[in-house]
Amino acid sequence: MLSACQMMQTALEHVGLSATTASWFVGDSPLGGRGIVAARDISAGEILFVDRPLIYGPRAGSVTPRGCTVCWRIRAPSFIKCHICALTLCSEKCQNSEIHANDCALISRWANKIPVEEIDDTTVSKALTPIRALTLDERGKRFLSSLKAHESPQHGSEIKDLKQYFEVNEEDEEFMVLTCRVLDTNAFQIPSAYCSEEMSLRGLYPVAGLMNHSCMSNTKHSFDRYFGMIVKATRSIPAGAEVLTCYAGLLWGTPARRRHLYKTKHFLCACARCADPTERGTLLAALKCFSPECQGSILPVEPLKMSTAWRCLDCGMLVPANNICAIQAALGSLMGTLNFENAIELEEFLENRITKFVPRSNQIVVDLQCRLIWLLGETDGLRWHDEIPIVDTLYMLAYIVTLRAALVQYSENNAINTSWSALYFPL
Ligand SMILES: C[S@@+](CC[C@H](N)C(=O)[O-])C[C@H]1O[C@@H](n2cnc3c(N)ncnc32)[C@H](O)[C@@H]1O
Repeated sequence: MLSACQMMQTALEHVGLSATTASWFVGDSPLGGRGIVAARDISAGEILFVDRPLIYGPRAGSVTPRGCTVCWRIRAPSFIKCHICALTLCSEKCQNSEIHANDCALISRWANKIPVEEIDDTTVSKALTPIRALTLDERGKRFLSSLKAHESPQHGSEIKDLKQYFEVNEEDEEFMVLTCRVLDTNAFQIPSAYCSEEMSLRGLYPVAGLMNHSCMSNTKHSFDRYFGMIVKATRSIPAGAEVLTCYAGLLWGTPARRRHLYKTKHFLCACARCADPTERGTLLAALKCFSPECQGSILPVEPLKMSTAWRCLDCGMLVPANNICAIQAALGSLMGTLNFENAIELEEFLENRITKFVPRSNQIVVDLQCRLIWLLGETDGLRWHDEIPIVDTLYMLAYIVTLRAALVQYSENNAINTSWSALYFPL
Protein backbone atom coordinates (compact mmCIF):
# COMPACT_ATOMS: atom_id res chain seq x y z
CA MET A 1 0.00 0.00 0.00
CA LEU A 2 1.30 3.50 -0.84
CA SER A 3 1.44 6.27 1.77
CA ALA A 4 -0.46 9.52 0.96
CA CYS A 5 2.79 11.15 -0.10
CA GLN A 6 3.80 8.18 -2.30
CA MET A 7 0.28 8.14 -3.76
CA MET A 8 0.55 11.82 -4.71
CA GLN A 9 3.97 11.24 -6.29
CA THR A 10 2.79 8.15 -8.19
CA ALA A 11 -0.35 9.97 -9.39
CA LEU A 12 1.64 12.96 -10.63
CA GLU A 13 4.17 10.76 -12.44
CA HIS A 14 1.36 8.77 -14.01
CA VAL A 15 -0.13 11.88 -15.65
CA GLY A 16 3.24 13.46 -16.46
CA LEU A 17 2.93 16.38 -14.00
CA SER A 18 4.93 17.58 -11.00
CA ALA A 19 3.92 19.26 -7.74
CA THR A 20 4.68 22.63 -9.32
CA THR A 21 2.88 22.08 -12.64
CA ALA A 22 -0.25 20.33 -11.27
CA SER A 23 -3.21 22.50 -10.29
CA TRP A 24 -4.29 19.93 -7.67
CA PHE A 25 -3.03 17.56 -5.00
CA VAL A 26 -4.21 14.33 -3.40
CA GLY A 27 -5.56 15.09 0.06
CA ASP A 28 -8.06 13.95 2.71
CA SER A 29 -11.69 14.48 1.74
CA PRO A 30 -14.59 15.29 4.08
CA LEU A 31 -16.63 12.96 1.84
CA GLY A 32 -14.52 9.95 2.82
CA GLY A 33 -10.95 8.77 2.28
CA ARG A 34 -8.82 10.63 -0.22
CA GLY A 35 -9.86 13.08 -2.89
CA ILE A 36 -8.37 15.50 -5.39
CA VAL A 37 -8.13 19.05 -4.08
CA ALA A 38 -7.47 22.28 -6.01
CA ALA A 39 -3.97 23.56 -5.16
CA ARG A 40 -4.80 26.97 -6.64
CA ASP A 41 -7.79 28.70 -8.22
CA ILE A 42 -8.74 26.70 -11.32
CA SER A 43 -10.67 28.34 -14.17
CA ALA A 44 -13.62 26.79 -16.01
CA GLY A 45 -12.35 24.94 -19.08
CA GLU A 46 -8.87 24.19 -17.70
CA ILE A 47 -7.57 20.67 -18.32
CA LEU A 48 -6.65 19.18 -14.94
CA PHE A 49 -4.95 16.04 -16.23
CA VAL A 50 -4.97 13.43 -18.96
CA ASP A 51 -5.11 10.00 -17.34
CA ARG A 52 -4.01 6.69 -18.94
CA PRO A 53 -5.74 3.42 -18.03
CA LEU A 54 -3.71 0.86 -16.07
CA ILE A 55 -5.95 -1.73 -17.71
CA TYR A 56 -9.00 -1.65 -19.95
CA GLY A 57 -11.29 -4.20 -21.52
CA PRO A 58 -14.86 -5.52 -21.62
CA ARG A 59 -17.36 -4.59 -18.96
CA ALA A 60 -18.74 -7.40 -16.83
CA GLY A 61 -22.45 -6.49 -16.67
CA SER A 62 -25.20 -8.85 -17.77
CA VAL A 63 -26.13 -6.60 -20.72
CA THR A 64 -22.58 -6.51 -22.13
CA PRO A 65 -22.97 -7.63 -25.78
CA ARG A 66 -20.78 -10.37 -27.28
CA GLY A 67 -17.96 -8.86 -29.30
CA CYS A 68 -14.41 -9.25 -30.54
CA THR A 69 -11.87 -8.99 -27.70
CA VAL A 70 -9.30 -7.35 -29.99
CA CYS A 71 -11.17 -4.74 -32.10
CA TRP A 72 -14.37 -4.68 -29.94
CA ARG A 73 -16.71 -5.05 -32.95
CA ILE A 74 -20.15 -6.36 -31.97
CA ARG A 75 -21.24 -7.08 -35.54
CA ALA A 76 -19.26 -9.41 -37.78
CA PRO A 77 -20.19 -11.99 -40.44
CA SER A 78 -19.26 -14.61 -37.82
CA PHE A 79 -17.41 -14.80 -34.54
CA ILE A 80 -14.66 -17.32 -33.79
CA LYS A 81 -13.95 -18.83 -30.38
CA CYS A 82 -10.19 -19.23 -29.84
CA HIS A 83 -9.52 -22.97 -29.60
CA ILE A 84 -6.92 -22.39 -26.85
CA CYS A 85 -8.39 -19.74 -24.52
CA ALA A 86 -12.06 -19.50 -25.66
CA LEU A 87 -11.95 -15.71 -26.14
CA THR A 88 -14.26 -14.26 -28.80
CA LEU A 89 -12.67 -12.95 -32.02
CA CYS A 90 -14.16 -11.58 -35.22
CA SER A 91 -11.51 -12.48 -37.80
CA GLU A 92 -8.23 -14.29 -38.46
CA LYS A 93 -6.51 -10.92 -38.36
CA CYS A 94 -7.68 -10.34 -34.78
CA GLN A 95 -6.88 -13.94 -33.88
CA ASN A 96 -3.29 -13.52 -35.11
CA SER A 97 -2.83 -10.11 -33.45
CA GLU A 98 -0.31 -9.39 -30.70
CA ILE A 99 -3.12 -8.28 -28.38
CA HIS A 100 -4.75 -11.67 -28.64
CA ALA A 101 -1.43 -13.53 -28.35
CA ASN A 102 -0.86 -11.77 -24.98
CA ASP A 103 -4.39 -12.45 -23.69
CA CYS A 104 -4.25 -16.06 -24.87
CA ALA A 105 -0.83 -16.65 -23.23
CA LEU A 106 -2.20 -15.44 -19.89
CA ILE A 107 -5.26 -17.69 -19.98
CA SER A 108 -3.54 -20.77 -21.36
CA ARG A 109 -1.27 -20.90 -18.27
CA TRP A 110 -4.29 -22.38 -16.48
CA ALA A 111 -5.41 -25.93 -17.34
CA ASN A 112 -8.96 -26.28 -18.67
CA LYS A 113 -11.46 -28.06 -16.48
CA ILE A 114 -13.62 -28.90 -19.50
CA PRO A 115 -13.00 -28.96 -23.29
CA VAL A 116 -12.69 -25.47 -24.85
CA GLU A 117 -15.73 -26.13 -27.08
CA GLU A 118 -17.90 -26.32 -23.96
CA ILE A 119 -16.58 -23.08 -22.41
CA ASP A 120 -18.90 -20.07 -22.57
CA ASP A 121 -16.82 -17.44 -24.40
CA THR A 122 -18.73 -14.46 -22.96
CA THR A 123 -17.80 -15.57 -19.42
CA VAL A 124 -14.11 -15.52 -20.37
CA SER A 125 -14.49 -12.12 -22.12
CA LYS A 126 -16.15 -10.60 -19.04
CA ALA A 127 -13.13 -11.66 -16.95
CA LEU A 128 -10.61 -10.33 -19.49
CA THR A 129 -10.10 -6.90 -17.87
CA PRO A 130 -8.97 -8.31 -14.48
CA ILE A 131 -7.02 -11.03 -16.33
CA ARG A 132 -5.06 -8.28 -18.10
CA ALA A 133 -4.05 -6.84 -14.71
CA LEU A 134 -1.74 -9.87 -14.34
CA THR A 135 0.59 -8.31 -16.90
CA LEU A 136 1.14 -5.09 -14.91
CA ASP A 137 4.67 -4.50 -13.65
CA GLU A 138 5.34 -4.20 -9.90
CA ARG A 139 4.77 -0.44 -9.95
CA GLY A 140 1.43 -0.80 -11.74
CA LYS A 141 0.34 -3.55 -9.36
CA ARG A 142 1.26 -1.40 -6.36
CA PHE A 143 -0.67 1.56 -7.80
CA LEU A 144 -3.71 -0.62 -8.47
CA SER A 145 -3.58 -2.17 -4.99
CA SER A 146 -3.49 1.31 -3.38
CA LEU A 147 -6.82 2.34 -4.89
CA LYS A 148 -9.98 2.04 -2.85
CA ALA A 149 -11.63 -1.39 -3.14
CA HIS A 150 -15.11 -2.36 -2.01
CA GLU A 151 -15.25 -5.64 -0.18
CA SER A 152 -18.80 -6.99 -0.45
CA PRO A 153 -18.99 -10.48 -1.99
CA GLN A 154 -20.74 -9.30 -5.18
CA HIS A 155 -17.39 -7.87 -6.39
CA GLY A 156 -15.24 -10.50 -8.09
CA SER A 157 -18.03 -12.67 -9.51
CA GLU A 158 -16.27 -12.61 -12.93
CA ILE A 159 -13.41 -14.64 -11.45
CA LYS A 160 -15.73 -17.06 -9.67
CA ASP A 161 -17.41 -17.68 -13.04
CA LEU A 162 -14.04 -18.05 -14.80
CA LYS A 163 -12.99 -20.72 -12.30
CA GLN A 164 -15.77 -23.01 -13.56
CA TYR A 165 -13.60 -23.49 -16.64
CA PHE A 166 -9.96 -23.06 -15.59
CA GLU A 167 -7.65 -24.25 -12.77
CA VAL A 168 -6.66 -20.72 -11.71
CA ASN A 169 -3.78 -20.70 -9.22
CA GLU A 170 -4.32 -19.05 -5.84
CA GLU A 171 -1.96 -16.10 -6.39
CA ASP A 172 -3.54 -15.12 -9.73
CA GLU A 173 -7.03 -15.57 -8.31
CA GLU A 174 -6.32 -13.36 -5.32
CA PHE A 175 -4.92 -10.55 -7.46
CA MET A 176 -7.73 -10.77 -10.03
CA VAL A 177 -10.41 -10.67 -7.33
CA LEU A 178 -8.72 -7.60 -5.83
CA THR A 179 -8.65 -6.08 -9.33
CA CYS A 180 -12.39 -6.70 -9.74
CA ARG A 181 -13.06 -4.94 -6.42
CA VAL A 182 -10.85 -2.01 -7.46
CA LEU A 183 -12.51 -1.89 -10.90
CA ASP A 184 -16.02 -1.86 -9.43
CA THR A 185 -15.05 1.03 -7.14
CA ASN A 186 -13.01 3.13 -9.55
CA ALA A 187 -13.42 2.17 -13.22
CA PHE A 188 -14.94 4.51 -15.79
CA GLN A 189 -16.98 3.47 -18.77
CA ILE A 190 -15.25 4.20 -22.08
CA PRO A 191 -18.15 4.81 -24.46
CA SER A 192 -17.93 3.39 -27.96
CA ALA A 193 -17.50 5.91 -30.76
CA TYR A 194 -20.67 7.28 -32.37
CA CYS A 195 -22.18 4.74 -34.81
CA SER A 196 -19.13 2.46 -34.42
CA GLU A 197 -21.02 -0.73 -33.39
CA GLU A 198 -18.30 -1.55 -30.89
CA MET A 199 -18.54 -2.68 -27.29
CA SER A 200 -18.34 0.03 -24.66
CA LEU A 201 -15.43 -0.77 -22.36
CA ARG A 202 -14.29 -0.14 -18.79
CA GLY A 203 -10.94 1.38 -17.95
CA LEU A 204 -9.09 1.71 -14.65
CA TYR A 205 -7.94 5.35 -14.61
CA PRO A 206 -6.00 5.54 -11.35
CA VAL A 207 -5.83 9.33 -11.00
CA ALA A 208 -9.43 9.98 -12.06
CA GLY A 209 -10.36 7.18 -9.62
CA LEU A 210 -9.23 9.44 -6.78
CA MET A 211 -12.03 11.91 -7.54
CA ASN A 212 -15.03 11.72 -5.24
CA HIS A 213 -18.61 12.18 -6.39
CA SER A 214 -21.06 15.06 -6.37
CA CYS A 215 -24.36 15.32 -8.28
CA MET A 216 -23.20 18.90 -8.98
CA SER A 217 -19.70 17.96 -10.08
CA ASN A 218 -17.19 20.59 -11.21
CA THR A 219 -15.48 18.50 -13.91
CA LYS A 220 -16.35 16.57 -17.04
CA HIS A 221 -14.30 14.04 -18.96
CA SER A 222 -13.88 12.82 -22.50
CA PHE A 223 -11.61 10.29 -24.18
CA ASP A 224 -8.99 10.62 -26.90
CA ARG A 225 -8.53 7.89 -29.47
CA TYR A 226 -5.75 6.24 -27.44
CA PHE A 227 -8.10 5.75 -24.46
CA GLY A 228 -6.60 8.78 -22.68
CA MET A 229 -9.14 10.36 -20.34
CA ILE A 230 -9.16 14.16 -20.44
CA VAL A 231 -10.50 15.71 -17.23
CA LYS A 232 -11.57 19.38 -17.49
CA ALA A 233 -13.00 21.86 -14.99
CA THR A 234 -16.55 22.85 -15.95
CA ARG A 235 -16.71 25.70 -13.44
CA SER A 236 -14.11 27.71 -11.60
CA ILE A 237 -12.81 25.76 -8.61
CA PRO A 238 -11.32 27.84 -5.79
CA ALA A 239 -8.05 26.78 -4.14
CA GLY A 240 -8.76 24.25 -1.38
CA ALA A 241 -12.09 23.05 -2.88
CA GLU A 242 -12.49 19.43 -3.88
CA VAL A 243 -12.35 18.43 -7.54
CA LEU A 244 -15.44 16.27 -8.10
CA THR A 245 -16.92 14.07 -10.78
CA CYS A 246 -20.44 12.61 -11.08
CA TYR A 247 -20.80 8.80 -10.92
CA ALA A 248 -24.52 8.86 -11.82
CA GLY A 249 -26.67 10.17 -14.68
CA LEU A 250 -26.94 13.96 -14.46
CA LEU A 251 -30.49 13.84 -15.79
CA TRP A 252 -31.71 11.22 -13.31
CA GLY A 253 -33.91 12.34 -10.43
CA THR A 254 -32.62 12.14 -6.86
CA PRO A 255 -34.08 8.73 -5.87
CA ALA A 256 -32.64 7.13 -9.03
CA ARG A 257 -29.18 8.66 -8.52
CA ARG A 258 -29.05 7.81 -4.83
CA ARG A 259 -30.21 4.20 -5.39
CA HIS A 260 -27.59 3.74 -8.12
CA LEU A 261 -24.79 5.19 -5.96
CA TYR A 262 -25.79 3.06 -2.99
CA LYS A 263 -25.98 -0.14 -5.02
CA THR A 264 -22.79 0.31 -7.02
CA LYS A 265 -20.55 2.57 -4.89
CA HIS A 266 -21.97 1.84 -1.43
CA PHE A 267 -22.67 5.35 -0.20
CA LEU A 268 -25.70 7.59 0.13
CA CYS A 269 -25.01 10.92 -1.50
CA ALA A 270 -25.95 13.89 0.67
CA CYS A 271 -24.96 16.74 -1.67
CA ALA A 272 -27.00 19.97 -1.87
CA ARG A 273 -28.85 18.74 -4.95
CA CYS A 274 -29.88 15.48 -3.23
CA ALA A 275 -30.99 17.41 -0.14
CA ASP A 276 -33.27 19.77 -2.12
CA PRO A 277 -36.75 18.24 -2.72
CA THR A 278 -37.17 20.32 -5.89
CA GLU A 279 -33.64 19.63 -7.21
CA ARG A 280 -33.15 23.37 -7.65
CA GLY A 281 -36.59 23.80 -9.17
CA THR A 282 -36.16 21.17 -11.88
CA LEU A 283 -38.61 18.65 -10.33
CA LEU A 284 -36.84 15.81 -12.15
CA ALA A 285 -38.19 13.18 -9.75
CA ALA A 286 -41.70 14.64 -9.41
CA LEU A 287 -44.74 12.38 -9.82
CA LYS A 288 -48.36 13.39 -10.46
CA CYS A 289 -50.55 13.93 -7.41
CA PHE A 290 -52.58 10.85 -6.44
CA SER A 291 -55.71 12.96 -5.95
CA PRO A 292 -57.86 12.84 -9.14
CA GLU A 293 -58.98 16.46 -8.69
CA CYS A 294 -55.45 17.80 -8.40
CA GLN A 295 -52.96 18.45 -11.23
CA GLY A 296 -50.05 19.11 -8.83
CA SER A 297 -46.64 17.46 -8.55
CA ILE A 298 -45.62 15.38 -5.54
CA LEU A 299 -42.08 15.54 -4.17
CA PRO A 300 -40.16 13.90 -1.31
CA VAL A 301 -40.54 15.73 2.01
CA GLU A 302 -37.08 14.68 3.28
CA PRO A 303 -35.18 13.48 0.20
CA LEU A 304 -32.14 12.28 2.17
CA LYS A 305 -34.33 9.67 3.93
CA MET A 306 -35.13 6.60 1.80
CA SER A 307 -38.38 6.13 3.78
CA THR A 308 -39.59 9.71 3.34
CA ALA A 309 -43.25 10.46 2.59
CA TRP A 310 -43.99 12.59 -0.50
CA ARG A 311 -46.20 15.69 -0.53
CA CYS A 312 -48.18 17.44 -3.27
CA LEU A 313 -46.96 20.97 -3.93
CA ASP A 314 -50.54 22.09 -4.73
CA CYS A 315 -52.97 20.27 -2.42
CA GLY A 316 -50.52 19.16 0.29
CA MET A 317 -51.66 15.50 0.11
CA LEU A 318 -49.12 13.16 1.77
CA VAL A 319 -48.22 9.84 0.10
CA PRO A 320 -46.30 7.12 2.02
CA ALA A 321 -42.93 5.88 0.71
CA ASN A 322 -44.28 2.38 -0.13
CA ASN A 323 -46.79 3.76 -2.64
CA ILE A 324 -44.08 5.88 -4.25
CA CYS A 325 -41.74 2.87 -4.52
CA ALA A 326 -44.49 0.84 -6.23
CA ILE A 327 -45.05 3.60 -8.83
CA GLN A 328 -41.32 4.08 -9.41
CA ALA A 329 -40.86 0.30 -9.86
CA ALA A 330 -43.75 0.16 -12.35
CA LEU A 331 -42.35 3.13 -14.31
CA GLY A 332 -38.88 1.55 -14.22
CA SER A 333 -40.12 -1.74 -15.72
CA LEU A 334 -42.18 0.13 -18.29
CA MET A 335 -39.11 2.08 -19.41
CA GLY A 336 -37.10 -1.15 -19.65
CA THR A 337 -39.58 -2.62 -22.13
CA LEU A 338 -40.00 0.41 -24.40
CA ASN A 339 -38.65 0.02 -27.89
CA PHE A 340 -39.69 2.57 -30.44
CA GLU A 341 -39.46 1.80 -34.14
CA ASN A 342 -39.41 5.42 -35.18
CA ALA A 343 -39.64 9.03 -34.03
CA ILE A 344 -43.40 9.23 -34.68
CA GLU A 345 -44.13 6.31 -32.33
CA LEU A 346 -41.88 7.80 -29.68
CA GLU A 347 -43.39 11.25 -29.99
CA GLU A 348 -46.91 9.80 -29.77
CA PHE A 349 -45.98 7.95 -26.58
CA LEU A 350 -44.29 11.04 -25.17
CA GLU A 351 -47.05 13.52 -25.91
CA ASN A 352 -50.17 11.40 -25.40
CA ARG A 353 -49.35 8.58 -23.00
CA ILE A 354 -46.54 8.97 -20.51
CA THR A 355 -47.36 12.62 -19.73
CA LYS A 356 -50.78 11.44 -18.49
CA PHE A 357 -48.97 9.66 -15.66
CA VAL A 358 -45.90 11.76 -14.87
CA PRO A 359 -45.35 15.54 -14.98
CA ARG A 360 -43.42 16.97 -17.93
CA SER A 361 -40.51 17.78 -15.60
CA ASN A 362 -40.01 14.08 -14.72
CA GLN A 363 -36.73 12.40 -15.72
CA ILE A 364 -38.62 9.88 -17.89
CA VAL A 365 -40.05 12.66 -20.06
CA VAL A 366 -36.64 14.35 -20.27
CA ASP A 367 -35.03 11.01 -21.20
CA LEU A 368 -37.64 10.38 -23.91
CA GLN A 369 -37.14 13.91 -25.27
CA CYS A 370 -33.41 13.23 -25.55
CA ARG A 371 -34.14 9.90 -27.28
CA LEU A 372 -36.52 11.67 -29.67
CA ILE A 373 -33.85 14.17 -30.65
CA TRP A 374 -31.42 11.30 -31.14
CA LEU A 375 -33.90 9.37 -33.29
CA LEU A 376 -34.72 12.47 -35.35
CA GLY A 377 -31.03 12.93 -36.00
CA GLU A 378 -30.81 9.30 -37.10
CA THR A 379 -33.88 9.24 -39.37
CA ASP A 380 -33.35 9.04 -43.14
CA GLY A 381 -33.95 12.47 -44.59
CA LEU A 382 -33.58 14.07 -41.17
CA ARG A 383 -29.92 13.32 -40.44
CA TRP A 384 -27.89 16.27 -39.30
CA HIS A 385 -25.87 16.19 -42.51
CA ASP A 386 -28.76 15.39 -44.90
CA GLU A 387 -30.70 17.91 -46.94
CA ILE A 388 -33.71 18.21 -44.66
CA PRO A 389 -37.12 19.36 -45.92
CA ILE A 390 -37.77 22.86 -44.61
CA VAL A 391 -40.88 21.96 -42.55
CA ASP A 392 -39.09 19.10 -40.81
CA THR A 393 -36.07 21.29 -40.23
CA LEU A 394 -38.16 24.00 -38.60
CA TYR A 395 -40.02 21.46 -36.53
CA MET A 396 -36.84 19.79 -35.38
CA LEU A 397 -35.05 23.04 -34.65
CA ALA A 398 -38.00 24.46 -32.72
CA TYR A 399 -38.14 21.30 -30.66
CA ILE A 400 -34.43 21.27 -29.97
CA VAL A 401 -34.25 24.97 -29.20
CA THR A 402 -37.11 24.71 -26.68
CA LEU A 403 -35.60 21.68 -25.05
CA ARG A 404 -32.14 23.13 -25.07
CA ALA A 405 -33.38 26.33 -23.42
CA ALA A 406 -35.10 24.29 -20.72
CA LEU A 407 -31.96 22.26 -20.11
CA VAL A 408 -29.67 25.27 -20.02
CA GLN A 409 -32.06 26.80 -17.49
CA TYR A 410 -31.92 23.54 -15.58
CA SER A 411 -28.16 23.61 -15.70
CA GLU A 412 -28.04 27.16 -14.38
CA ASN A 413 -30.64 26.56 -11.65
CA ASN A 414 -28.80 23.52 -10.59
CA ALA A 415 -25.33 24.99 -10.83
CA ILE A 416 -24.33 21.57 -12.20
CA ASN A 417 -22.03 22.79 -14.84
CA THR A 418 -22.49 25.12 -17.71
CA SER A 419 -21.48 22.94 -20.57
CA TRP A 420 -22.96 19.49 -20.18
CA SER A 421 -26.05 20.28 -22.24
CA ALA A 422 -23.76 20.89 -25.21
CA LEU A 423 -22.87 17.20 -25.04
CA TYR A 424 -26.41 16.31 -25.95
CA PHE A 425 -27.19 19.13 -28.35
CA PRO A 426 -24.46 19.99 -30.78
CA LEU A 427 -26.16 23.17 -31.93
C1 LIG B 1 -13.49 6.12 -6.86
S1 LIG B 1 -13.43 6.14 -5.13
C2 LIG B 1 -13.07 7.81 -4.78
C3 LIG B 1 -11.76 7.99 -4.04
C4 LIG B 1 -11.81 7.48 -2.62
N1 LIG B 1 -12.43 8.47 -1.74
C5 LIG B 1 -10.42 7.11 -2.10
O1 LIG B 1 -10.17 7.31 -0.92
O2 LIG B 1 -9.64 6.54 -2.84
C6 LIG B 1 -15.14 5.95 -4.85
C7 LIG B 1 -15.52 5.73 -3.42
O3 LIG B 1 -15.26 6.90 -2.62
C8 LIG B 1 -16.34 7.12 -1.70
N2 LIG B 1 -17.07 8.35 -2.12
C9 LIG B 1 -16.94 9.03 -3.29
N3 LIG B 1 -17.74 10.11 -3.32
C10 LIG B 1 -18.43 10.10 -2.16
C11 LIG B 1 -19.43 10.96 -1.61
N4 LIG B 1 -19.90 12.02 -2.26
N5 LIG B 1 -19.92 10.66 -0.38
C12 LIG B 1 -19.47 9.57 0.30
N6 LIG B 1 -18.52 8.72 -0.16
C13 LIG B 1 -18.00 8.98 -1.38
C14 LIG B 1 -17.26 5.92 -1.82
O4 LIG B 1 -16.83 4.94 -0.91
C15 LIG B 1 -16.99 5.47 -3.23
O5 LIG B 1 -17.33 4.12 -3.45
